[in-house]
Amino acid sequence: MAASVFVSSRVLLGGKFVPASIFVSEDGKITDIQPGIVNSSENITYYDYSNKTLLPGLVDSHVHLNEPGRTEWEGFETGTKAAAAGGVTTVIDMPLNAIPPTTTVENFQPKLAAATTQAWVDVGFWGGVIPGNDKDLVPLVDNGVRGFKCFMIESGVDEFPAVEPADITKAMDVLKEQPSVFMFHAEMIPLEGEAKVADSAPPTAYSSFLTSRPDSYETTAIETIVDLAQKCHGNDTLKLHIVHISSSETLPILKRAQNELGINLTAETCFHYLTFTSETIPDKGTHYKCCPPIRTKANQDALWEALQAGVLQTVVSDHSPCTPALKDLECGDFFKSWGGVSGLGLGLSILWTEASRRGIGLEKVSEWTARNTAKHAGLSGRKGEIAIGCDADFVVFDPEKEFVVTEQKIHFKNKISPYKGKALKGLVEKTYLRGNCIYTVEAGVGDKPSGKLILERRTE
Ligand SMILES: NC(=O)NC(NC(N)=O)C(=O)[O-]
Ligand SMILES: [Zn+2]
Ligand SMILES: [Zn+2]
Repeated sequence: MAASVFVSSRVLLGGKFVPASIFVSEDGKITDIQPGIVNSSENITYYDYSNKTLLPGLVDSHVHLNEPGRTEWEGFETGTKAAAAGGVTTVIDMPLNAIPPTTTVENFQPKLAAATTQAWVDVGFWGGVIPGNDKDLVPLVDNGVRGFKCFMIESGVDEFPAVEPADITKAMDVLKEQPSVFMFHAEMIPLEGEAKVADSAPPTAYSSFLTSRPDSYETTAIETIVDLAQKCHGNDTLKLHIVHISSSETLPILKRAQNELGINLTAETCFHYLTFTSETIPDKGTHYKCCPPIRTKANQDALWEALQAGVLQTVVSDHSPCTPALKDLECGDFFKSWGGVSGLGLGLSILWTEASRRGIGLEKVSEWTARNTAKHAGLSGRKGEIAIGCDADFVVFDPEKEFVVTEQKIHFKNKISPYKGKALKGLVEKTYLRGNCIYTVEAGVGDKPSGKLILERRTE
């Protein structure tokens, strides 16, 4: 017996908007979906969103919540509240920037202890591959870690060192036997050596920073990964994923690996690469600094095309915040500033603003930020879709309403963001997690956390 029913003339079902009624059980699962709008009846709570758009809650599969250890940068409470306010009902936390990093089961425990009472949305976890922790990977999988990220260039924090090709090979051998995904921060210094930035190039100019992280860093890394994957015996069961693609020069390599070499390789890009361009980043604009960097307008257009063509499957925030001092906004030195863009919870409106300008439908936006990110995290059939058996995670969205990103609209801890002041189209009016309202635009987020930690061993 359903406890509630949500009705709307515009429900995203199977990739299309249709009028439908969604029945939800006491424990927050979708038990039935009927075409059209049913009438209210006495013994069932009736949520009437007849004139609204109902989307599945977003799954942001790349966020750095930084707790414990760097809780002044973010934290589970502020991070998951920001997610809830943006229609993001699941976040997957990155292994680095918290201290300790999620590279052993022992290290994982203090993170879980911190998360358990402070999850306003559901939270899953990625682990990390660092040199020498290959024996820790299976125990982490058994404890619910959904996949692993490694760096092929320095990560910015000492406790998460970069791997060498030999470490990657070892981890590939372990992870091909596991229900997991192996992810890469794909920037690598080519054999020719580091990119040269002229001594005369001012450190406060974005162009100086861009020169220091060229496209070739990304292509070198991905070519290396593809080469190692080809050499990995039995690689047909190994899932590989490139996080935060910024360079369009990577796209032919991805396409070839996916279509000709038969490598199971997926890739994501981020909201900021799809909405900002290097030509318009101001001097000292270190709030735009991230690695790999935001590139040109022509590069951005190619990323949009790659998403539509399915070469890139997901769009995430890569929310990687820090304290104001570390952004070095006053001096504006791009080489001293922390790398990372903050935007958790703003993604749906950001992406929809830009997609609608390009004539791309909201169905696609949802596919890239919910259905496909859920799949990437091994959560298909549970998250990322409005379908029978899934959690009743919904966004009530007004695609036409416009707003400006003020500090009140930013719910994460340090309100430094290149999105501040930006006019966006599409407003999250309400967020539901497992059938319960966790955010309304009028009242904000609730005062009690109702998120769960996702710790079941991944099955696919
Ligand atoms: N240490 C980080 O959080 N790095 C992150 N920073 C970015 N993207 O600038 C990332 O995901 O690589
Ligand atoms: Zn990274
Ligand atoms: Zn990241």
